[in-house]
Amino acid sequence: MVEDDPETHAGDEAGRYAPLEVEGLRKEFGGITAVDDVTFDVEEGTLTGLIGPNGAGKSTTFNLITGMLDPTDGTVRFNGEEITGLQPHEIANRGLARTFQIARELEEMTVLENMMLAPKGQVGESLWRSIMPLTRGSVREQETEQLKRVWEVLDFFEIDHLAQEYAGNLSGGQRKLLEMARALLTDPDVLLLDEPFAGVNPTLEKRLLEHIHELRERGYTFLIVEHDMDLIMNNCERVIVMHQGRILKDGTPAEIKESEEVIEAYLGGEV
Ligand SMILES: Nc1ncnc2c1ncn2[C@@H]1O[C@H](COP(=O)(O)OP(=O)(O)OP(=O)(O)O)[C@@H](O)[C@H]1O
Repeated sequence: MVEDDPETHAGDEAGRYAPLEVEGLRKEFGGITAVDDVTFDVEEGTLTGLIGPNGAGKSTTFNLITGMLDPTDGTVRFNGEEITGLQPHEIANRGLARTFQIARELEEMTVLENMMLAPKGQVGESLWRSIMPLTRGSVREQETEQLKRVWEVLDFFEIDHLAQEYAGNLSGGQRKLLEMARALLTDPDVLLLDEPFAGVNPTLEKRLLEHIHELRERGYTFLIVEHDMDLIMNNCERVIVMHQGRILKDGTPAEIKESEEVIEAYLGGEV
């Protein structure tokens, strides 16, 4: 966890630490402005939802934050330092991780192999360590630590019994658990979840939500792109609505629901 440092970041009015700060972000693809002057921050220990209709710019924003795309303009700061233009692995190593869909090639590998291939976090002081302290021996092999950690994370997400199963045989929900488990291996402070509930049955959806809330209570911070509006409204304390590349509204679920502009311009009066 990072201590609040007033010199390296701007918090909200209440002074809550915001590890992720996005300012004036803009991305043009040829003649299309996919993301247009987007500014927001994500406060520590919160669940923040990023929603918007198809083509609103959510995925592009995620890709700009995580270094998959370079912005045309604007900055991304993480833990007080500018990370704009860094490579995705450099950003992940700093503690800002995102989930990735299991690639086709990885479907032919087992869950355990998928986990072992995930980017390795630094074993040391971390949020995960505070949840699952390891017994520290006199000789510490990094790979042994990594394997232990893999099993801890699999156990936490209750998919350890699937370790030898091919990823391609997993259900939609089990895949999402594996995606999140892989992201957690990098030992992040902040997790960006890309449609974590898509294709997930109600039972696993409940379990996923429980895991997310439990991690949040432990101090992890989440930014979630999700199409299911009710899930975001019922679980996030803060919701950012994008529309046509811009931020239409940023507020609590109650504020979003009451927003005329959101209802008219985006939700078609169905909230
Ligand atoms: N690589 C690209 N080249 C050209 N245009 C792109 C590219 N990526 C995204 N766009 C365009 O940018 C706009 C925003 O797309 P983006 O995928 O970020 O929206 P989204 O909110 O994630 O949509 P969805 O919910 O459908 O995934 C769209 O008009 C899209 O067609």
